[in-house]
Amino acid sequence: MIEVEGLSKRFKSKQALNNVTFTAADGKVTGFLGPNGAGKSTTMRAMLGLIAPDSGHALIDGKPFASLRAPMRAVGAVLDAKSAHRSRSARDHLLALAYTNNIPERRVDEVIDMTGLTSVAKGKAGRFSLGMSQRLSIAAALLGDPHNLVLDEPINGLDPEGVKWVRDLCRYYAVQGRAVLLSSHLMSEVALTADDLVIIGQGNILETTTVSKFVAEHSARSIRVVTPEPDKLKAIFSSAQEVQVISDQRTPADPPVGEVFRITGADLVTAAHVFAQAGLITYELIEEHASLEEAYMALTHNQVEYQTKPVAEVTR
Ligand SMILES: Nc1ncnc2c1ncn2[C@@H]1O[C@H](COP(=O)(O)OP(=O)(O)OP(=O)(O)O)[C@@H](O)[C@H]1O
Repeated sequence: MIEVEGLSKRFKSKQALNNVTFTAADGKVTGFLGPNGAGKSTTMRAMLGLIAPDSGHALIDGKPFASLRAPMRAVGAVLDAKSAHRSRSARDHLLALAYTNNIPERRVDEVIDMTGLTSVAKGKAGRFSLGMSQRLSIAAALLGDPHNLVLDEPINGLDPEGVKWVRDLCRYYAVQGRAVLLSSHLMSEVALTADDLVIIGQGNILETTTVSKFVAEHSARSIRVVTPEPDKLKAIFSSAQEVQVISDQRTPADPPVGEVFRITGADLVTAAHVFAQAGLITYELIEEHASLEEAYMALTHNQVEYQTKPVAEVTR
């Protein structure tokens, strides 16, 4: 279990963390989500004793990292894909880590095998692609068969097979009762892998919840309808106060004729029956869910440190 309590950290004028508190529980994958510069890496570095917080603390299985007797067995971390010595082979890099942490040599070959690095294990780490370096960092994190995993953007640079492998690894570790903390910018990725969710923006915890709760609360349903009889459609719902009918933009996938509307507050089956009774002609009638990514972006929109301009404005 990883407990973070009241962590604050300022870098000169930048308050990177502000009273950050959350727990990554045993048996769960905890997604740590936030936009660029939100404070994810700073929190993880503080957990691993790599930076000293101004206040607060982080505990790994109840102890500060610095007091762990066998740190690699307590926690495996991927913080920086390019951390291996450039002129060392992947295997030598792992062997050096194993020797200094009392880990047997056979475990080195096990993690090389697990991470799919066998064919390049003798290659110099400095010549590795980002994806291979990421696999090597994960291999190093797994060396001590740790009870906790801290993975900072572990899927960066991985191909789809590698991404799936990281997902499976996280689930496998959690099922064994270990704690996995997984940072990402992408809600879609976290939603596929995590149980619990910690959302951070500009150094502040915005929400601690579970993925299933977040999905239930934020994936609002609506109905899209294309009809040549817009007045009839509006009249059908004119006395239903909970139902809203608003014009929507046509997409290339829509039929080329009729007007497009989005209806909220009514479910698909009821709407279909009501339309049939009223004799409303529809060319399209579908139920849609707002994407989780949209809900996450709405939550963090004001917390994004590096605001972008819409592409149309930049290229004008
Ligand atoms: N050593 C440092 N010196 C000065 N500022 C720093 C330092 N490390 C981090 N920061 C600043 O602290 C804030 C949080 O950075 P951090 O790297 O923790 O964010 P992040 O959520 O991991 O971002 P990303 O997703 O881009 O990796 C940012 O504004 C960053 O510029």
